[in-house]
Amino acid sequence: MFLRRSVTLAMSLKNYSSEAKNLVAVAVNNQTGVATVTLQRPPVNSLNLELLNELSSALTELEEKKARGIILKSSSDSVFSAGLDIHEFSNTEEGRLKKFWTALQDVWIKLYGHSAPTVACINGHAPAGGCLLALSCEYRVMLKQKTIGLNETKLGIVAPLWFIASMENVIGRRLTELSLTTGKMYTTEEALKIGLIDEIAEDTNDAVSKSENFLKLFQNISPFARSQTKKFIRGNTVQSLVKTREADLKAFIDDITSEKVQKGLKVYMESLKKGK
Ligand SMILES: CCCCCCCCCCC/C=C/C(=O)SCCNC(=O)CCNC(=O)[C@H](O)C(C)(C)COP(=O)(O)OP(=O)(O)OC[C@H]1O[C@@H](n2cnc3c(N)ncnc32)[C@H](O)[C@@H]1OP(=O)(O)O
Repeated sequence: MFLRRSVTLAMSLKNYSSEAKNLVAVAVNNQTGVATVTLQRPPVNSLNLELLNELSSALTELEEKKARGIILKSSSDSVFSAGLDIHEFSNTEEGRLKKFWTALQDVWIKLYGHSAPTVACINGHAPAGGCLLALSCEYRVMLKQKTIGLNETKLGIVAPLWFIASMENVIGRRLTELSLTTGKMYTTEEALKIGLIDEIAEDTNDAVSKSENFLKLFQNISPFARSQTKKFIRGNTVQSLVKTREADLKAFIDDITSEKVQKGLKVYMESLKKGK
């Protein structure tokens, strides 16, 4: 029985970041063991180093505590996540850039391969890194009238292979190629049509309830059998990054610090501001 009453475990009170802020809240329903992980970095939940570190620690803790399900959502119902914080790219101090990319790799490895069933409750726009988080989950419920996609080429950057694999494993190679090369952002309705998301929700409450319903499918399934099956299906994709982490980090640093990419990102950020 899924009860609405949820308890906030000690972990949600923990401050994982060095920025004295809680950028990720974790609430675990003590009846069902389902954890709701809420991204809360206004205005757009852009993923900076501190948020990624908090998310990474939360995922580890939920692995250790054997959560029965994870619902990943945003505290805002306008933006799920605007993707990677572009300010992290303009701070080209190599130490922080390395920590930032390593934290993103960690989050993806932990989320993509998590033992618990995972649902992205996409209660807002989800470009680029926001779409990556959603693709890393096993099921996607999205609010109507939002957008989602891997739009990296529009910023003049190249999505790494593991971003591409995450999408390819959901919608197939042909559509992934078209989507990424054009930097296509899909509306909720278009995303449903191509299988990029699984369900449309009217509002955040509806999205959470649909996410919970998906997790109910596993109530009578052995957690061991379920998670081993997931591991068999996802293991190769995860391992392909685990084995190449250093090279992937180097490619990121080389690419992002190049003069051409830096110029392009500056123009993109200005266009975002002008779009207001
Ligand atoms: C050879 C191979 C090697 C591989 C090498 C690797 C290369 C690197 C790969 C990197 C992969 C990158 C992944 C990413 O995630 S990049 C980020 C992409 N994100 C976007 O393009 C989203 C941009 N934002 C938006 O479209 C809108 O903001 C959004 C629809 C999300 C919300 O719109 P809304 O109108 O609600 O809000 P505003 O646009 O007014 O934004 C509010 C403020 O937030 C700032 N903002 C927005 N997005 C970001 C962001 N991603 N990072 C930082 N800041 C962001 C925006 O500028 C506004 O700020 P101000 O209020 O100060 O103006």
